[in-house]
Amino acid sequence: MSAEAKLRYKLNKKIKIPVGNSKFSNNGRKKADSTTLYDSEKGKKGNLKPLVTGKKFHATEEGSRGVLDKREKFNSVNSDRRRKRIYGDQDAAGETMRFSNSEAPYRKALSRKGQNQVKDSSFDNENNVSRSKLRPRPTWGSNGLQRTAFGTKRFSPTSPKVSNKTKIKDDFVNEKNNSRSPLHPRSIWGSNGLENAASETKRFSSKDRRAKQVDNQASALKKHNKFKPDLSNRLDPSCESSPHISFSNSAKRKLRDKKILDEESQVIDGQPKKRKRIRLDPHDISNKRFDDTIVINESTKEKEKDEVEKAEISKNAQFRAIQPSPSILKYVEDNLLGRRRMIELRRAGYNTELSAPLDNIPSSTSSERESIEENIFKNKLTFFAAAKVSSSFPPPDLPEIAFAGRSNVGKSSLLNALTRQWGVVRTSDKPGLTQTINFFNLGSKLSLVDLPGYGFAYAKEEVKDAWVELVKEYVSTRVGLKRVCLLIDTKWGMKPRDHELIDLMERAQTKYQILLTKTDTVFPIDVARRAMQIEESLKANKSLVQPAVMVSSKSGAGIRSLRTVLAKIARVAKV
Ligand SMILES: Nc1nc2c(ncn2[C@@H]2O[C@H](COP(=O)(O)OP(=O)(O)OP(=O)(O)O)[C@@H](O)[C@H]2O)c(=O)[nH]1
Ligand SMILES: [Mg+2]
Repeated sequence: MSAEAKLRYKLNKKIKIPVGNSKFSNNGRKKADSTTLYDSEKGKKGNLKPLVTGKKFHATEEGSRGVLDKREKFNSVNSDRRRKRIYGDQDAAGETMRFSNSEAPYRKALSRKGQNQVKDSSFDNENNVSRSKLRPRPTWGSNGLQRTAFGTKRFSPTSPKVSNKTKIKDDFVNEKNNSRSPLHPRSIWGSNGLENAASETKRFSSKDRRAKQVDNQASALKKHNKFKPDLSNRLDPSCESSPHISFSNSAKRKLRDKKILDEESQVIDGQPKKRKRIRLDPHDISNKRFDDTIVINESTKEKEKDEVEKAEISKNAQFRAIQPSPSILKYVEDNLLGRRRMIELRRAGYNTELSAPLDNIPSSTSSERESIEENIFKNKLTFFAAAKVSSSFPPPDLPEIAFAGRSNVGKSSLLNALTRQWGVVRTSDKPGLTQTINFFNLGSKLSLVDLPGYGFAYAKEEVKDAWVELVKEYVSTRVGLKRVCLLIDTKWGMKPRDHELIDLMERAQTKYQILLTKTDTVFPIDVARRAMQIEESLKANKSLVQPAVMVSSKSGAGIRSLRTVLAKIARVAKV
């Protein structure tokens, strides 16, 4: 074995040619072939013509025949369909020479690209190739969807049968001219740019190619400018330099400028119209639109709303500015009034699991006097009478203490809390439950009266008005009424209806006392503020009994103090 053969053998061993993988096989093949080219042509690279003669190759390269034969099999007539793809610069040339012209069999192993290349090169090199042996060749674009005019023309069923060489050649020339158009760059050589370049070198010399390209471009431009000048301009950037296109653009621009000029001149000539000024008589209301009045009404409403809101804000601000006296603050703290945490109550020794825990204090802890007063409220609370009208009021046998106030303020709940008899007086979170004056006897010495609420309630307006009238009548005329407990929600304070009732009681000289309820819903400081605020606002009232009592039926805060106050009334009171 010669040194060359050895080297070739080694190279072939090192360069593994994977069967079926076109990429790698091509690379390997290129390397192997390049060595043979150098050998046969003694260092002349790139001269393809002598190399494509397969006979010469075989004759000179006897030592390497085995290896080369293997490759020949692989490249040319391998039955394996996976090895279709071949490279044009080597295979096409090699095959045309090896399978001489008319004897060339139908080569399945070649891809369409390869076939095209072979055919094209054969046309270029040898014009006497018999086309009848070659497979009909539809030319496809790189995406496989576009069919060139050439393919369609040749193989359309309507077209005459193409058999003679001259016709084919003409077609081919046409195809070249058409497919070389700059608008439709020809891509039948494959998507790989290298392949393209290689095949181009085979087909034309570079000078010829450029010249042809220029010719084709010019012809294509002429055609397209003739029929579709705008389209060509858009598609091909190279056409921008074309005088035809530039002219059309400039013409367009001129037209546009002319239009603008015309419009301007029209305005100047015709003097732009002045707007007519319509002077309106401010006192004339004949043309006044209804919309204006609506707008005015809306704006006034909005203003009123704003004022109300401002007043509310200022009320809140005023409330926050109240500085409660230290005595009130101390009272609030001592009785654990206001919103408190459960842990705080538990630490103070109250059982938070009971209702009104602050009122559940062992009797022994309270003073003797307080225990006596509280005994009154240990009596059984019994429902005595209900009155919708004043004529239904029961006879005043016992001193009475009435509980008045807005709906849902907690009147009925307070009665239950005072007597610790939950459920005797019906309560509800729905305002307007108590609709009659309900009389309860607490033992044989005192009577407690639950009044219907006023203000917002789920009832008809007439009914609510009737309640108010009944309450007013009761507080102003009832004999034996020793005190009216006017309940005010600590959170919301006094409302106009409360003031109405106060005025009435003032006139009737009925004694009344303010009870702040639901103190557990606000902060302790606010409880003190509310008490201060109300005392200040009512300090001139003669029938008012000071101080305001702060209670919570829920937590039981202030309930014992209230009992003491009310028991005093019962003790001294005589009908
Ligand atoms: N947090 C809290 N809620 C209370 C307190 N007192 C009463 N309530 C609740 O307030 C709601 C109304 O209570 P009621 O006693 O029915 O009020 P009312 O004033 O009798 O209402 P009318 O009968 O409609 O006039 C109920 O859901 C009570 O549970 C209180 O001190 N604290
Ligand atoms: Mg009630």
